[in-house]
Amino acid sequence: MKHYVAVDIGASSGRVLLGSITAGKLALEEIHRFKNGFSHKDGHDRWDIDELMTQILTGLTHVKSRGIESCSVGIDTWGVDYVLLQQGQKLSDPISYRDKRTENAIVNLTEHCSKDYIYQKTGIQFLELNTLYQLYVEDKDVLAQADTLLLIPDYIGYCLTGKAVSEVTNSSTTQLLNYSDKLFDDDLLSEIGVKPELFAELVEAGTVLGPLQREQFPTFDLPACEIITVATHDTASAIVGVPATHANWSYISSGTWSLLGKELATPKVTAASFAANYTNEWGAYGTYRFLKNIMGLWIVQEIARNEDYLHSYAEMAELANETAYFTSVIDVNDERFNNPPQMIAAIQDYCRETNQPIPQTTGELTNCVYSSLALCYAKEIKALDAIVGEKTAVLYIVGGGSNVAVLNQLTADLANITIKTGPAEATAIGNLAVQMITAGEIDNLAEARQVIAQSFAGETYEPSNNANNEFEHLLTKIGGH
Ligand SMILES: Nc1ncnc2c1ncn2[C@@H]1O[C@H](COP(=O)(O)OP(=O)(O)OP(=O)(O)O)[C@@H](O)[C@H]1O
Ligand SMILES: C[C@H](O)[C@H](O)[C@@H](O)C(=O)CO
Ligand SMILES: [Mg+2]
Repeated sequence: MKHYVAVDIGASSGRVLLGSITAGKLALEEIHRFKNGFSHKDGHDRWDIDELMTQILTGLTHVKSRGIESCSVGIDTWGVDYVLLQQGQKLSDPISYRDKRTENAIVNLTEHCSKDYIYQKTGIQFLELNTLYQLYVEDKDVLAQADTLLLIPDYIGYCLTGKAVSEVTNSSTTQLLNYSDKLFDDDLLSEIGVKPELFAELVEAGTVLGPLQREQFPTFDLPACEIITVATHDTASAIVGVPATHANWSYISSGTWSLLGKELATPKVTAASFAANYTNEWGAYGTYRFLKNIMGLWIVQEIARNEDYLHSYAEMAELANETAYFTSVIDVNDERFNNPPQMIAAIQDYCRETNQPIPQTTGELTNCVYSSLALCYAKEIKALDAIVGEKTAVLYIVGGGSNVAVLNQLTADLANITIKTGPAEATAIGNLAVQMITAGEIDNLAEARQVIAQSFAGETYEPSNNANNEFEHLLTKIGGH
């Protein structure tokens, strides 16, 4: 039996999962899980990339301790963030996309490089966290020292194999890829003063990167690993992992972020998509991820952090049920929720400013976030269908957020749509699926989704009889948009 290992590192947590396929069924075992997060260091919010490497290698030693001498390995992580290297060594720990350094970066860059110009080249949504704006404000001395720029999963792959590449799905999150030329856009790089030669060659998801150089890690008892460059943007892997077997389907990859969108065969770069700030991130196998970033469960994560993790997420969901939903709602995409010093205070200030009841308890706060996410999802599904010109028949929700039953039901009610949920670990499963396609154990993406659908049971949510028809009224509470 061939063994496959998915390393999936999200903004809030990382996991190492062992997978195999037998008689068309995918077996999955969690081998290692660890927390992720950024901390303030040397003037910026930074990720501890060395700690992440240690956790990955620890997970691989656990694989070896199960008697597995050889396996395939794929790495996926969050997007946009990067490591700058000089002669193969990182110059510093990577700065988080939530760092304040990109505040006003879009306004400043687009004074001499219009949004329309950028969107027509890239088809990518305007978020200040995108690599384009991070590099625009990057320390020029540091940039001058660097000879290589690698996005996080490509950097990890480089540390493991010595091979540097730029995998396309994650590279597209930079807002530096030209979707017509299929290359990093030299005009945009010139606008921000960045050398094109910093970037490694672009490769498609499913490319064999090379063998793990075990001799580089003598203190770890590691299996022989073949590293595969999977769909290294975690969201791209999550979409591979959606068990879609219906026509006219859309998805929400629900975790730290909620990524709501559709899989398209060609990019949709139109006046409507531009006005609605929808993106065309590249997907696996020549697909496009036409989606929009929604702030997501980051807000719940920050409530938990503000309360010193007094409750588990499951307990927070239970407590939320003790309050009537839609008592108070926020515009989850209001930039004040991007990285406030205190999320609870930010939520309460918003409700005060909009003359709504002010949530105080853990349950009331969590309830407000779930109510607000459901409202945003319902609004964006309508916008997505209008832009694409096709009504979504089934909405698949995957990721950790798919565990929140009440959020699934509220969304089904408000959007008046059938929802199918799971797998919660769709990202890791999509990571494994690409490895299995590369190995020839699965033929293609469509077959992968069939295997996933028959391997992992999910739930179905239909709009309830008392479907909440307050949609329009609720929108007015957040300024009607
Ligand atoms: N049983 C549960 N009950 C309630 N909420 C849950 C449950 N399980 C997961 N969650 C929610 O899912 C979120 C984590 O989702 P997920 O594990 O997909 O995120 P991640 O992979 O760590 O981060 P990223 O979105 O950056 O990939 C948590 O923040 C929490 O709000
Ligand atoms: C902020 C970025 O868009 C980020 O990559 C997001 O897409 C993500 O990684 C979701 O897990
Ligand atoms: Mg994730």
